[in-house]
Amino acid sequence: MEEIQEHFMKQEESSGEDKPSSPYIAPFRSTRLHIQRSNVCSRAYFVVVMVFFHVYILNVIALLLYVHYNNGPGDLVKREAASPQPAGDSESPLPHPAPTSRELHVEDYSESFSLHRLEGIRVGYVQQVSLVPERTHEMKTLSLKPLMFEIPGFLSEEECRVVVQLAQLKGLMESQTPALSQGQEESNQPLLSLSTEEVFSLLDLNQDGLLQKHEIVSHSRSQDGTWLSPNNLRQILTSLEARPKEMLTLEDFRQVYDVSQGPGRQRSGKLRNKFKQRNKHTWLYQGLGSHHVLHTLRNRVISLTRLPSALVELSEPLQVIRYEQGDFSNAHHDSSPAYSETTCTHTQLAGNTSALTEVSCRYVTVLFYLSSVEEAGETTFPVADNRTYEEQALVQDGVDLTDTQETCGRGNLRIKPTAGTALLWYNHLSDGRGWMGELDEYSLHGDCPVRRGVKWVANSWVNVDPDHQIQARYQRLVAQRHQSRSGMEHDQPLSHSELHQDL
Ligand SMILES: O=C(O)CCC(=O)C(=O)O
Ligand SMILES: [Fe+2]
Repeated sequence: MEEIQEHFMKQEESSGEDKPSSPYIAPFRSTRLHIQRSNVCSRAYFVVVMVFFHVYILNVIALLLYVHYNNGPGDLVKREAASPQPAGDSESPLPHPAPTSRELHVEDYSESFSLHRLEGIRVGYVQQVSLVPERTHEMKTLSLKPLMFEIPGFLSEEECRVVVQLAQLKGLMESQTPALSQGQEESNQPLLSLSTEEVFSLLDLNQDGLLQKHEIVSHSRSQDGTWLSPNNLRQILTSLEARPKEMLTLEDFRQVYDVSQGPGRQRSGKLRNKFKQRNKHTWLYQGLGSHHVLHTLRNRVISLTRLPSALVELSEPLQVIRYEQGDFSNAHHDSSPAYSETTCTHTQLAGNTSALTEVSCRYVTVLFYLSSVEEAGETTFPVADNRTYEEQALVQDGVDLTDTQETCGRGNLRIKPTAGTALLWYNHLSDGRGWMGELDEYSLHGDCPVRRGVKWVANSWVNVDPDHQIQARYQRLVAQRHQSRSGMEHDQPLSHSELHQDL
């Protein structure tokens, strides 16, 4: 560059001297100069253009990355076009229930969606919600961890009566899950009366004294009566995978199995109660052709949660539970953490077929109190709004807070059943991108034993798969089946058993 400039300046000087004496040379020199100037200019121009070009390319890449990471795999989940107003605005009641005339919102199934989340603002905050025409309900924030609300008068007296009668008509079945017998020393298997050695031997299919992965998972598929919870199974598999040959000896198995039995079970050294829960329950289908009260309640849940109607419509039926005197259920989570080994029961048609175990995936619980209880029978949230949560904290001075028969009075938050009131809580956190995130450990809850009277409740769960692609695939599958059926039989609804395999 310097050379060019030097040369250019020399040319300029000499052209200045020669100009008067040699008029014929001037045009030639001038042409040379012109060529050199234009070379320099075009290089500079080229550099500038290249810089702009690179900046432009970088901008485009940055923009694409931004769009990708903000929307996730955007073809499946898109934020709702008309985003609902925050429920925290007490001046803006929620919209009226979704249309009741046409059941199964087929068009919704193939649409994208995101999950609305109500705002708690602060404990004790009351907001107005519009669930039925011509009146509003008050919705009070009960806790932020988990995010939970109470809505008095969600059901009328008459509606409570109808749901109880429909459950009686259908018939209730025992839902007791046996734990160890009273007086039996607590050991390492809360739900099995088998020793660790017996479990090991039963799992060791080829009897080579070593457990391989396929042997461990061979008994873990069923949801009820499974010998391990998904969490326990995961702990054992993690330990197995950490070993060089991916096999567990009896001693290895003993170490990991004995500590995998959850809080309060080994550490408390207490005797366990006879049952994890004792009550009776039934399921009531809420779709097309169901009793209008059940149908209306489901639409009210759509209005309250502001979740896509398709999600609510494809969720489990209403579970109605009856607790008689002395009945209870120990503290539990209604939903499950998502692991690579698990698949959601509700989407298993579209889910991971190689998953080892099925779990309930319930984003929201809406619990209806269908009766008031004369004495006790509260719903308890032992760790609600604790500042920190540690599983070990559930065992205090040898007292297990998950054991509601023994420790109901110690729960952080207890709700007295009042007929017509609904509780809504989120079993999962948000993933920050509009979808369901991790299990909220603070949603742990149970039921204190009923001392006097009868307690009737109903659970309306909204099922969501943590993998939104699976959820979307499942909904598409349902839509296709529905469309092909309605092509054959005009507007015949799909029966629930065709959509779900969970009953
Ligand atoms: O009965 C209650 O208070 C709550 C019921 C419950 O937690 C359940 O059924 O999962
Ligand atoms: Fe529950």
